[in-house]
Amino acid sequence: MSRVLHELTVELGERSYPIIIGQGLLGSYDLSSFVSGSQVMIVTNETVAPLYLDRAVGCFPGKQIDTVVLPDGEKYKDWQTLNMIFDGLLESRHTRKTTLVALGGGVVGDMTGFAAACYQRGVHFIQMPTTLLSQVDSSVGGKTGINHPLGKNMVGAFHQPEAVLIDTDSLCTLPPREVSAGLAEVIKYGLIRDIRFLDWLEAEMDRLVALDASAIAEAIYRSCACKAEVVARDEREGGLRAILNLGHTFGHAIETYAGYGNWLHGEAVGTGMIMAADLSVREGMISREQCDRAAALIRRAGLPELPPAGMTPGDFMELMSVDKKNVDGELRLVLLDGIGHAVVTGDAAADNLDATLARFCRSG
Ligand SMILES: NC(=O)c1ccc[n+]([C@@H]2O[C@H](COP(=O)([O-])OP(=O)(O)OC[C@H]3O[C@@H](n4cnc5c(N)ncnc54)[C@H](O)[C@@H]3O)[C@@H](O)[C@H]2O)c1
Ligand SMILES: O=C(O)C(=O)C[C@@H](O)[C@H](O)[C@H](O)COP(=O)(O)O
Ligand SMILES: [Zn+2]
Repeated sequence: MSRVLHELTVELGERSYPIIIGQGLLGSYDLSSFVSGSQVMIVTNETVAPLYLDRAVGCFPGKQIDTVVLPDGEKYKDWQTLNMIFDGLLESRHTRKTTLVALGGGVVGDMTGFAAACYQRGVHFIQMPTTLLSQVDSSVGGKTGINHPLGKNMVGAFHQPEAVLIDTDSLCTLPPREVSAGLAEVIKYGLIRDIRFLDWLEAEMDRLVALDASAIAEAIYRSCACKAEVVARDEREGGLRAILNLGHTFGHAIETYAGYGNWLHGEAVGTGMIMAADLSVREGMISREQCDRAAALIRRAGLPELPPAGMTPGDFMELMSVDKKNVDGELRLVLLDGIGHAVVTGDAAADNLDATLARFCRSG
């Protein structure tokens, strides 16, 4: 049975688009009105294709559909794999009127969106996210791109989708570790902008970890609503949008250090948010009890609390020095000045940052 549970709009003037959340939508929800011409290229990966590709095709009745199946993994979010999308588009003679469809998690979504931003100087694309993380975060907002060995998401473009179709049923095949990773970004919204959502997450965390259908649909809806509102106010991260980066300065350093894919993005963000909360305490912005409250929720979601063994303060400082938020060599961090409120600052005292890094970096 298919049913739409929630519908939201990302308000960006003539580039506004819907986020449609429901059950049984893959295969039954007709997206052909979001396709500009007759051609559709579905980009997915070798894990998701056998699970959901046939159903996704059913969303585009009457269209010419081609597919590109990428290798699976964060380590493939690179130039070489991106080129597979361009090869497929050109081999099947896709024109400027084509629409790309990202069917998969955030890796497929980020790469497909970037390919859409570049192909013939820009074509339309649709997001069909199938992981919790991509349903609550990466499919919304138009950040697209690939990794570089020296830094996460270092090459990319802002390019908004035409629509986001979220079928919560697809989560039933998701491994538990990926559920936890998605919950990191869910908790992020509570910490940065929505104390009532955080209260709710504390009450519902056990149901969320167990993928209870109604709790998960509610979490996805409230997460997308928060992100849509932030993106509508600051599409290109001139200011406010940077709060969506809570935990990411530390987290991206962890992902790069560990080798892309060894730590999941959400795992690194979970640890990074605890580190950011600890630094916020040292900066006198929140109490130690508030920090512990955030850490306890992140722990309950099944996420790691400490960075990889062997990662040193020096490793963090070197990897964080290339963060995209930095200005003129100044490290800028997202910190909490309350539970449910975040700020971006370049003013954190060096000795406080050193103390946080020393606390979290274990030797050996
Ligand atoms: N653009 C943004 O705003 C934004 C936001 C957050 C994260 N990201 C990026 O997203 C990526 C992480 O996304 P992710 O966590 O979805 O990881 P992912 O795309 O690697 O997917 C995780 C794993 O789940 C598999 N999978 C996908 N759907 C499945 C399903 N329904 N059932 C079973 N397996 C399934 C994938 O094949 C993969 O092995 C990172 O590269 C991160 O930088 C981007
Ligand atoms: O959409 C945003 O803005 C975010 O920061 C969301 C993050 O969860 C996401 O990981 C994003 O890709 C990070 O962006 P980056 O600019 O730090 O690469
Ligand atoms: Zn993220």
